[in-house]
Amino acid sequence: MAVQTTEKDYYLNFVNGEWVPSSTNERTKNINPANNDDLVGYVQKSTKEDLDQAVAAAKAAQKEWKNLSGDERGKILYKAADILESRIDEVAETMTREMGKTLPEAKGETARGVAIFRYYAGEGMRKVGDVIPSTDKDAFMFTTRVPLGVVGVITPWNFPVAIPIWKAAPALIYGNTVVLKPATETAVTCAKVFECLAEAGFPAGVVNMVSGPGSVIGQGLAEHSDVNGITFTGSNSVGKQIGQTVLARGGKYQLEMGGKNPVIVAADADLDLAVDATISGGFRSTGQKCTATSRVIVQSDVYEAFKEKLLTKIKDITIGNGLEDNVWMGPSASENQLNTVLSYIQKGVEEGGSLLLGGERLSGETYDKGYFVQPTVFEGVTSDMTIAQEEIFGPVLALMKVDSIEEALDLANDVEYGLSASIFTTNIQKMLSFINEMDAGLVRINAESAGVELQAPFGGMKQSSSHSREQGQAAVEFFTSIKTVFVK
Ligand SMILES: NC(=O)C1=CN([C@@H]2O[C@H](COP(=O)(O)OP(=O)(O)OC[C@H]3O[C@@H](n4cnc5c(N)ncnc54)[C@H](OP(=O)(O)O)[C@@H]3O)[C@@H](O)[C@H]2O)C=CC1
Ligand SMILES: O=C(O)CCC(=O)C(=O)O
Repeated sequence: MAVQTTEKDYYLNFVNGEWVPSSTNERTKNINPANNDDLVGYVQKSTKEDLDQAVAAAKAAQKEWKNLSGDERGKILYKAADILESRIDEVAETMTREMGKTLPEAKGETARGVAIFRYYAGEGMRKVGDVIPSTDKDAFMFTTRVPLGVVGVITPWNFPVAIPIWKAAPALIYGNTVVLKPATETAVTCAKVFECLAEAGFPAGVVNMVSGPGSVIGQGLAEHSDVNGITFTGSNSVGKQIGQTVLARGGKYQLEMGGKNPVIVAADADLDLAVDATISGGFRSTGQKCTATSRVIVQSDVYEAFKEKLLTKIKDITIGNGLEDNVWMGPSASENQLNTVLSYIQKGVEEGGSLLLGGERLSGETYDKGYFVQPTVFEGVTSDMTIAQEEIFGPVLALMKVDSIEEALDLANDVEYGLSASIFTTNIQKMLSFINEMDAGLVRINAESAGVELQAPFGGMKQSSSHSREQGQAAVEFFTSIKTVFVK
């Protein structure tokens, strides 16, 4: 079923199995961050009333949905996967036009969405509990799991296909119904994912999408007494506010927030490998990943050699509209995001960092209609500087020189975040120290800091998350409650 449009490029909410406009019929215009002349579409600027209708539909649909077998629910997820797979090119192109990441990256993300649907479709046929010996010889004791009920899903713009799917698919397979609020900036891309869900044949009310301002629809979900759980990815400030709101009314919440991810380059590292991974981890998606490399901590013995190789390779990066074949890095996703990145760069200079490369907004014919920033590298960065502490979400690397691995680890841990971290070394003792000492939910050896496998737990330590994990089988912990059963 295609989105019902009343005019071209006009995307509606999906509520109770129907495409509907918001009650006020107000909308937001989404444009291409690589080219302001390119209109991607209009999305609904919904109200609390629209949200209430979606939550009521999700609540009404939940009992019947949870009473289907896991196999029956899984079959619908498999169907959603097949439909999305058949539309990869179109969905990916919309993503590139709406948030700027290059087309190959957008295709990769959409294919990942397909794989996530299939993974969780399979979950419908896997075990849900344990048999536990009772102290009563005549009794049978076991655990099973039950869904939370209605789950509110609040997603960011940086992975507009993968994140909505990695939250909604497990919620659905375990028997919850879903009301999803996409990031406004990428709500057209998300509507295309919902077109696939609509066509897959979910019963009315099981999956709902309501777009609109975070402060109205996101906060409204967090406050809603009929929403039993909220899963959120985005900024720390909003995440914490959501957590407090949901906690206050006794709901369950899961927050995935920022990162300030280090890569350590040891003296014995394969430098070419480390350079490639630093560039890929730092600059792919224009640095707009919570797992992006942001601090590069290099042992002094190889500092100059590493720096030279890094700068040489960065100069080869091609920047432009991500739809074009030869472009490796696209724009920042919005004017706001560009301005945030530029203000961090300015702070880096003011606080004494030395700018080795980049630092400017790009201008000229290819760039004037978009939000392009140069790949940027600082050196002489110390841990007390803002650019060493705060998430930038842009293509900015801070080089830091250390004498030992111990010093590197201290520095790597000297931030409030703990999402992802990498080390490049060929020495097993250094690898083991890093695995033991690094405070991060994802530690990677001889691999870039970004990159998440859908079948493995994902989440952070410290301020990066609410300490729960998403993806893989870890998702069952958030989206269900355990019920202990005693039968005699
Ligand atoms: N961990 C990650 O992957 C991400 C981290 N970030 C970080 O956050 C910074 C700011 O990005 P931004 O897009 O503003 O992130 P936000 O945290 O504001 O947005 C994430 C989601 O939350 C919604 N939202 C916004 N305000 C509220 C609210 N008061 N209550 C409930 N939901 C709300 C947004 O809606 P709406 O789109 O309508 O505003 C969006 O759907 C980035 O520079 C980056 O550092 C951002 C995105 C992803
Ligand atoms: O690195 C990835 O693939 C996932 C990153 C992520 O979850 C995010 O940026 O929100």
